[in-house]
Amino acid sequence: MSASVIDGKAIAADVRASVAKAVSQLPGQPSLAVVLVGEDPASQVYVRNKVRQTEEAGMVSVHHRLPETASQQDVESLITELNADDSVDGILLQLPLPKGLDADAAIEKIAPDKDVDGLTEVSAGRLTLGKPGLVACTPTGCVILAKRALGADLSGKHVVVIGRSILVGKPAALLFLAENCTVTIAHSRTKDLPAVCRAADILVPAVGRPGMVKADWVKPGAAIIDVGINRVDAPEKGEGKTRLVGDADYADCAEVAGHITPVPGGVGPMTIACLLRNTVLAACARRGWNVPEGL
Ligand SMILES: Nc1nc2c(c(=O)[nH]1)N[C@@H](CN(C=O)c1ccc(C(=O)N[C@@H](CCC(=O)O)C(=O)O)cc1)CN2
Repeated sequence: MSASVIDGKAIAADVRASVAKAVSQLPGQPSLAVVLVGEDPASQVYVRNKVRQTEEAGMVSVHHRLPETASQQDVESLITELNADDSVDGILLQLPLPKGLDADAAIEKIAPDKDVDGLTEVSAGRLTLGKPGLVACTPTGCVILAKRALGADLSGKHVVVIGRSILVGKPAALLFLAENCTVTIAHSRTKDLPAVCRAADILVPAVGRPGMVKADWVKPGAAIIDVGINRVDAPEKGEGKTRLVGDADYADCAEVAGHITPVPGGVGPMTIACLLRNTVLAACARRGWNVPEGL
């Protein structure tokens, strides 16, 4: 293996430490409201981690649970209440929502100044126009990881993002563009995807297809920021056991890449760290506080 491992767990811990330091310098405590609808087991783990890490950073965490049977109106009414609650700085609606609920419509109810997930049309529009605003957490984490691997100046690097989702692919492309990268968004209709990927200095697979990216898709020395978190069967660990893998075939790609994020322990932990950072930024903007240096 030749690639150096980009340690997302350690880098996320650094980001959380800088958030905690910033919080300790603020005149008040930012607060984050997390809304979980239903019983999705993975979402329950993510929300538990969000609540714990928010508190560990010195902020107030408010956790709202709605049952699997909640109606669209139940979800939207709760969001409206949280919008009106001046003590709440950030609102996060955990995704996916149970079947039958319209996530886009619910997200649109979130007040843009509390949209710490960066998913409302106002936040997406600000990002597209290059205006300051709250930016989706996973894409922000991807850029931080790329900078840690390659240095703060990414200008001129060719970034290929595979996937055009609203949560990751599109905002990641815009964020790398804002860093003066040359950006290609590849997707299911892209012709000769391996050749397109081989042009990348930074390859960002974000499609949810375990092990799709192979070594011969990778330019020697490139950085792979793997957004995929896929649970697959792991019979080698015992019957019925599973393990997490990325969208890149890690062992294969690590032979060719210069830098690679592991799964688990790569992009995933950055998502929550960046959420905490957004909560501080939202609190500062709403309450007229200066953003502490180093955030
Ligand atoms: N409202 C949102 N919903 C969802 C988002 C989001 O950004 N906003 N992203 C994902 C889930 N997610 C956070 O919500 C998330 C996913 C993964 C991780 C993480 O740290 N993963 C670990 C592995 C954890 C495990 O063992 O299962 C890793 O990759 O190392 C954190 C947050 C969808 N929903």
